[in-house]
Amino acid sequence: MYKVLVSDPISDTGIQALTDHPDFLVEKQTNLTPDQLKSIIGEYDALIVRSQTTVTAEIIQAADRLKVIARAGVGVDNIDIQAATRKGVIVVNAPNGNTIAATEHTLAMMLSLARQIPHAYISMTEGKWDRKTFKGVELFEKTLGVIGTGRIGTEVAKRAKSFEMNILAYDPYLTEEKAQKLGFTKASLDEIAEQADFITVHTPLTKETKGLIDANYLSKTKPGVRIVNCARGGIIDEAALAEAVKSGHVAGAALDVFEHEPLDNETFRHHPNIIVTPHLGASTAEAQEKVAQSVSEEIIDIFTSQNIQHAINVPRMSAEVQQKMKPYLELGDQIAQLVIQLFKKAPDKITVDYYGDLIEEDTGLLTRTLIKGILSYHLSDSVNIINVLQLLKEQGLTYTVQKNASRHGFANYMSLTLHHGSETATIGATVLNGFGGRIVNINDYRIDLIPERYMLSIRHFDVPGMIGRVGSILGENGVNIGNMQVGRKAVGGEAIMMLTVDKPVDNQVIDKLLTLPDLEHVQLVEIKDDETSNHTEEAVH
Ligand SMILES: NC(=O)c1ccc[n+]([C@@H]2O[C@H](COP(=O)([O-])OP(=O)(O)OC[C@H]3O[C@@H](n4cnc5c(N)ncnc54)[C@H](O)[C@@H]3O)[C@@H](O)[C@H]2O)c1
Ligand SMILES: O=C(O)CC[C@@H](O)C(=O)O
Repeated sequence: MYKVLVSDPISDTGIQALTDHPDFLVEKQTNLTPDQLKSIIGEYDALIVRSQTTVTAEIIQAADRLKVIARAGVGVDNIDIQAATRKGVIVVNAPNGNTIAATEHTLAMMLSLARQIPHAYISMTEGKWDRKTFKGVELFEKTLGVIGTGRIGTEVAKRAKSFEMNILAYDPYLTEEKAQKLGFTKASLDEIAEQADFITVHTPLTKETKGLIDANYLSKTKPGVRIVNCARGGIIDEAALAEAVKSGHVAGAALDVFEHEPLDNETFRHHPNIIVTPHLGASTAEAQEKVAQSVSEEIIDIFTSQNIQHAINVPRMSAEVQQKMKPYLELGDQIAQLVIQLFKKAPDKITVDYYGDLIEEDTGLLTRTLIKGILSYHLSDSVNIINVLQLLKEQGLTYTVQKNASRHGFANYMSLTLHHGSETATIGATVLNGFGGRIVNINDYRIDLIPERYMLSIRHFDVPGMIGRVGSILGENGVNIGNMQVGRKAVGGEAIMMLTVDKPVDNQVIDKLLTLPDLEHVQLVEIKDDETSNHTEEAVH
């Protein structure tokens, strides 16, 4: 039974799939203090939050069972992602569920700002009939600067076009083609400052976007500009904005999000040209149901089928691509375990090469799987696909990935090389359509081996009778050989023999093999699945 803690208010209907699931026990405990959360988090396998709960490194450190932190919404700035990654905890969000809610809230804020609806309403509640104070402006034919054209920014701009606004859009990932297709003009931040009558921000809060609109930027904006922030507090410098509104340079601001929530800025609460809402962008019945449903389904998938859709700290892969990549992931794990055991040294560098069809695929998860197979040999269970790159860095290892246009003789081919100074070990492998994974190259010896749990790696000279003699010793000692492959570079020269065997081979049997003339080295290799750790026994002549 997996225990799930919900620490912020969330839609009951949305999480029904999780509450009804026999493998999950869902407990709701909202308004916990950080200390209270820290003291109970160790009991849970998953945590669901919205934006109120701050998931600090300290809380994550205490979360010994935790596998998933799920954010029922988009922004994950209330979660210490680095700490989660280090601890091997997957962070997922629900990126699509509240796009429309936040989009419509942004437009509502923009229209409210243009026509001063909140202030007009307040004056009516005070018994007034004031038709002079609240003369507004139109959106028609005005220029809207959209900073950040992801999901919400794009939807806002599309709707603003129906008001016949001109759209200037800035986003580092906005292409000319997308801008043209949507009828936006791609612009720089400075062009937006110079030309926009309204500016709306839709970026995440990151090191780059913190203070993106500061005193300097505001000084470049068009006098009378109106500014909307329904993304994240901190993207606009609040003190600079308050000054610019007070001076009249900025005609008005509409804010749903703040540097400190709940809002503690009195200027914003009471200024006649500023309207504020208490982080309501995602607060529609529909959005709350959708985000809760999305994280519930994601948690069920992660625990029951290892299928991850919206992870922040794991490479994203659709279910379809995951299915396609499954044989490569399995083979990748096997060759990584094999190469680290054959290499016997701690590598200082890892090289991964992909060839043929694999260069078209998203290989992020495959690369992590390969590196995980290598690191887990020394670091065991603490390594997983989430923290593997972080641990690699902490170990001082580097890795390079190359995608090569050639096919290397196969429809697809991956090669994994470990380096220690000038010494290397390389395994090459391919997935044969309909026949599964094959190891086809070990240190430039060509072979054709289906990896199995127990394998004997033998180095010998290419002399007549070697295969028979090895087979006899193993047979006499009750070791059944599944497959035997010999690889040589030149007749009579050094050769390798790879055998799959049905059970571990005793040291006495290995010693007997080592008595054979022209046989240099024997090593038992064990390829384990994820639940078990690695182990090797070897003997050298
Ligand atoms: N008010 C609310 O309740 C509410 C609801 C939902 C989302 N949000 C917030 O809205 C924001 C946008 O959400 P989304 O779903 O559209 O996210 P998204 O990831 O789809 O889009 C964000 C966009 O910002 C762009 N970006 C990143 N850095 C940038 C920079 N320096 N300059 C310009 N653009 C940059 C990215 O390229 C991306 O296209 C997020 O901060 C999210 O947390 C708020
Ligand atoms: O949970 C909420 O209500 C806010 C969500 C919103 O800020 C988000 O980033 O998705």
